[in-house]
Amino acid sequence: MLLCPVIRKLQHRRVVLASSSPRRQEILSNAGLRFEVVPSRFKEKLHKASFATPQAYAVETAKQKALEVAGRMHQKDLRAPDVVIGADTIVAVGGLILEKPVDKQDAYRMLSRLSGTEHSVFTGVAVVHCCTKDGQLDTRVSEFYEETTVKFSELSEELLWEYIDSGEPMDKAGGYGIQALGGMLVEYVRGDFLNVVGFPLNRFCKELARLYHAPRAPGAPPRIHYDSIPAVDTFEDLNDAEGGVSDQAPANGGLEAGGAQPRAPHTRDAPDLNGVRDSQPPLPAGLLGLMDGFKASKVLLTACKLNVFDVLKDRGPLTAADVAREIGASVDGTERLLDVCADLGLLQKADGGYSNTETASLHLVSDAEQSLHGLAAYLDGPVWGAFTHLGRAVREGATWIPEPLPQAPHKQSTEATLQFMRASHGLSKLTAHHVATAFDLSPFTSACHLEGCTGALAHKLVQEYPRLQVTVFDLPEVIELAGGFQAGAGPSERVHFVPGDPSSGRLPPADLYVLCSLAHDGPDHRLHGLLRRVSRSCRAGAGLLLAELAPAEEEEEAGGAARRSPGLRILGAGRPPRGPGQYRRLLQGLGFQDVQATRAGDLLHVVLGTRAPP
Ligand SMILES: Cc1cn([C@H]2C[C@H](O)[C@@H](COP(=O)(O)OP(=O)(O)OP(=O)(O)O)O2)c(=O)[nH]c1=O
Repeated sequence: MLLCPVIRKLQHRRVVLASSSPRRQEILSNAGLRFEVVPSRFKEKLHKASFATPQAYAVETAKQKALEVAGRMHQKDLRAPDVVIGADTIVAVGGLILEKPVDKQDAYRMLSRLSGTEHSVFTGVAVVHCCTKDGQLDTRVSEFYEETTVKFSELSEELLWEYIDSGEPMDKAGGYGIQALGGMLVEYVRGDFLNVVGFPLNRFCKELARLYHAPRAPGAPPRIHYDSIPAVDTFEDLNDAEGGVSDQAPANGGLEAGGAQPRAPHTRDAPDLNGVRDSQPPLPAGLLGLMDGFKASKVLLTACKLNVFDVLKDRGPLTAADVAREIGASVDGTERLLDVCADLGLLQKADGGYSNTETASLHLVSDAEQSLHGLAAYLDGPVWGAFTHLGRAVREGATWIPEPLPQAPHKQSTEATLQFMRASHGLSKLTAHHVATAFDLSPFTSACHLEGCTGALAHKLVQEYPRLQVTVFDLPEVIELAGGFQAGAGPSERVHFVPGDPSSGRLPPADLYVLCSLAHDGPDHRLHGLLRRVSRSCRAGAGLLLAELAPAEEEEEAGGAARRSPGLRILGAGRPPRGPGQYRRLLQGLGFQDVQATRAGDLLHVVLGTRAPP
């Protein structure tokens, strides 16, 4: 089921989540939705007895939360957001509605009521579409709820109080958090787990699909549909052409919201006049998106360069003026940059303050364990420069990125080599676990990572395989600088750094050769040269492990068209990614047998082959 395309339909709208719940924020941002957070001030005090069912109460509360935010934002800005999402989670047991406990005794009452029994968790959701007519707010509300059944074990007094004393129950409906310590109380769950945590993501996506893409009766005239979202028949059938150029017109000939398209959320499409609209070619939104996609990249790279994410690290929301002061930039310019970052889902904006999203904390803060800050600097530097002069490279037949950076050290300053190594280090740390565990490598006792750079993968390999010794083989200039990188949990006596030239000269002996240089995916002839050298130097029975960046699976299945990720399609050297069949043929042609290929971490192809006897 394709969830992402549905979420993407909200991409070019101003979406607000009317909730302070960190769980809801996390669920929706993990799903790729970009939104602002404006917690609702609606007091959850509706008269429960006046509702026919607990779920009706949850839905109405969700609706009131969302409407309060829409109204407040409209009043304040004289312009409401396009969509406001509200939600309310309750626990229902034996006709009782349990919300968040007011104190420990209340939590105790709730949890003892739930002990040993089955109960229902309902989350009501309201999606409020706003538009402004003559200065007045006009809203259309879609609402729904989801039910999940949860069964608790019998809870002893001791366990119950220990749990209450942990503090976890206090901000959660029913007094427990299934996603954390509360999970230990649960015997089974029937239904959507995320619904219990606060937001029924699957149902929400289905509702979005239904809202925006309700099927048209056969033969019926094209509908006047709400703003610019095209109709497709079912949720499952959604075929999102947004990120790329497709020769096929969208099923409805509709108008997709593209990156370069000005947002016009409050306009309704004009009705078809004598079928004229149907005969028009679709607007090339995917094409427009491709044309100006570089702007989003540059915003991200610039925010990294100005250390915006470092400034926001581990701090509460900061205003644009605070950030501007710390990065030494203008307040206006900083505010614009922060707003676009929020739009891109890199920052969260609430009540005029900005904070890092989880993705930014994990990958854009420079000293994060899985930081890609170095990669951003490398892309913003030499790679950006090379792509600026792409026309020249094409005319001259040169590779699209200056021929692998450290492989031409005589042309590189130490700083340039370090810049490349930082990029490579970040990518290696991010992917090392997936590469190391894609196949069982325990039969090997010695490995040599060619172009092993800072040793990040080597450290992961020795961590995974206690018998393995790994040689990191790279240019002397690289090996000399590798000591400055923190490659693993600690120095390992089973990782050895050996200087040399992987593309000429003798390779160190090993049972397993590893080739995984993700930061510079060189041209084919370079890879083929390295593979030939491995094939010539290794003994029969030795292994070869190869890892490369790959497009997302669904794109590959669609014939390798890689519609949504041009960056991955035109890897470093400007060639389309290889599929598993191509790896097999390539390695078999070089004397390897038993070639297996697998995907790892959604981003890599990992291939393992064995050297056949000559
Ligand atoms: C049952 C359960 C609830 N919850 C949470 C989800 C909701 O955040 C909270 C229920 O209270 P809600 O009133 O639904 O949400 P909230 O007050 O946290 O946020 P807002 O006012 O902005 O809507 O309980 C869990 O995190 N885990 C669980 O297992």
